[in-house]
Amino acid sequence: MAVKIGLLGLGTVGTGTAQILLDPTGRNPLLEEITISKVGVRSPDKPRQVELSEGVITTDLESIVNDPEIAIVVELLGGLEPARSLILQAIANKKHVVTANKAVIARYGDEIYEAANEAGVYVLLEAAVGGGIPIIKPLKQSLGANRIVSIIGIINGTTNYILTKMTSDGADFGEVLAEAQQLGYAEADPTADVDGLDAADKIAILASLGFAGRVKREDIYCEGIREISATDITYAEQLGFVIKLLAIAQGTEGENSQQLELRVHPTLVPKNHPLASINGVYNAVLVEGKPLGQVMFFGPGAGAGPTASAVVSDIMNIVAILKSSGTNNNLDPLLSCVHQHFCQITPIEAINTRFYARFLTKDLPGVIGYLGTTFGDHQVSLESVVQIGFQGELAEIVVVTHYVREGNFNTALDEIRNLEAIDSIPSIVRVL
Ligand SMILES: NC(=O)C1=CN([C@@H]2O[C@H](COP(=O)(O)OP(=O)(O)OC[C@H]3O[C@@H](n4cnc5c(N)ncnc54)[C@H](OP(=O)(O)O)[C@@H]3O)[C@@H](O)[C@H]2O)C=CC1
Ligand SMILES: N[C@@H](CC=O)C(=O)O
Ligand code: NA
Repeated sequence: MAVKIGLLGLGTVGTGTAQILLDPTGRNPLLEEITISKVGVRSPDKPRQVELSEGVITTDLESIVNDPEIAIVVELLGGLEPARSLILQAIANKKHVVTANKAVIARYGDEIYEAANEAGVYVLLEAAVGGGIPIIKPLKQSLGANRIVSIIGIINGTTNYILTKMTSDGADFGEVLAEAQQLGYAEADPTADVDGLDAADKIAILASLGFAGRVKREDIYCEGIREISATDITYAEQLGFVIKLLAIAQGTEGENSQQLELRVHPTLVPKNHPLASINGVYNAVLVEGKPLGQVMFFGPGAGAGPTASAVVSDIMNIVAILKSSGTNNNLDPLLSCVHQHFCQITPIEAINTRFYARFLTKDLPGVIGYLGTTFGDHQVSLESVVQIGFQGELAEIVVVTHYVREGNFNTALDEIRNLEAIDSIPSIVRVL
């Protein structure tokens, strides 16, 4: 007998998902055993790119999560509400859930998974991170034997698309953002992409899987790409780097193993680093584990088809379980999600990183010396100092530091800002 599913949402990802489910030829035969029973939308009269039988589309989303015939609810609405409440209602009705909604899971994952485990249902979310790249299931299953050391990712397609176009074509930020929206990569409110919030939601999910603990979303340090200028992209390139929005989860060894660095920010990535060549809407996640070493997951991180590929793979996982184990309510521990503790997040001032900083200074003798002395007074050692050129009357000086404690670097900068010779510090970017 066919397994009936209900879709919440028929936008970019919902449409891609319906297209796969309605065209199973040449794909896994399990797809032929899935029927789209109902589809919930906001505007029923909007033209759609899929043909669904009369009566399938509804604006009554509650009727989907309460329908006794529907076994799997696929949440592709986006946003926090009504998505969260509908997911919880579906779980209360003992329906399995597939979602692409990282915003909801990063904030309410705890509540949702507790309810799901109690109800004996799965909540799968492969599409929520890295779009079409399989990363959630590998972290839960294939890499489970490892102690994870770090997870470093380019996990927002929109910002990677923007930074790539700004780097390769000297394109204007606003223009490229509009293109990313048109292509279906951006969130309904693209602020979530541009300000790094979407990447922070995603790294919260990856960290909680990789480091087996709950993560409080508000503890994640987050900086977006609005301040990245063409000037910095050019200087970075001259110094041997590209600028990428990285999401970083870094563990601590030994007794403090629950202590994590968790942050999202634009980063100068050395050109020979594996993440430096990830361009356009592509995402990549570099996972380091022990004893595995490094493994990198790469692929299209957003867009209808790739994201729907991940959604449908989750639906198929559940359908396969339903077909093979019938009504047995024991959850597969490698596919469900249970956490015992909260990860402790290191405050950003306490992390060690390298920095790139650009200064505009008055063209006075000894300025570079002042910079060096002030940094030195705060244990900030410099890897390179370059006077790059002039902007009008002002000299432009760029420094790259060795690894420093972020708090020390900021204290040094506070002092430098007060030096008479310093006009301004237009950019400060961390370096990988
Ligand atoms: N786009 C992408 O590349 C990716 C998206 N995701 C995630 O997938 C989810 C869906 O994204 P996407 O498809 O881009 O979003 P869209 O904005 O394209 O689609 C949202 C869909 O949900 C419906 N909807 C939204 N709110 C309501 C509501 N309150 N009541 C009824 N219907 C509602 C809309 O109805 P209507 O059509 O009538 O307007 C629309 O069909 C999000 O969580 C997003 O973060 C994850 C990975 C990649
Ligand atoms: N807006 C997101 C979509 C996928 O998660 C992105 O740009 O990566
Ligand atoms: Na994925």
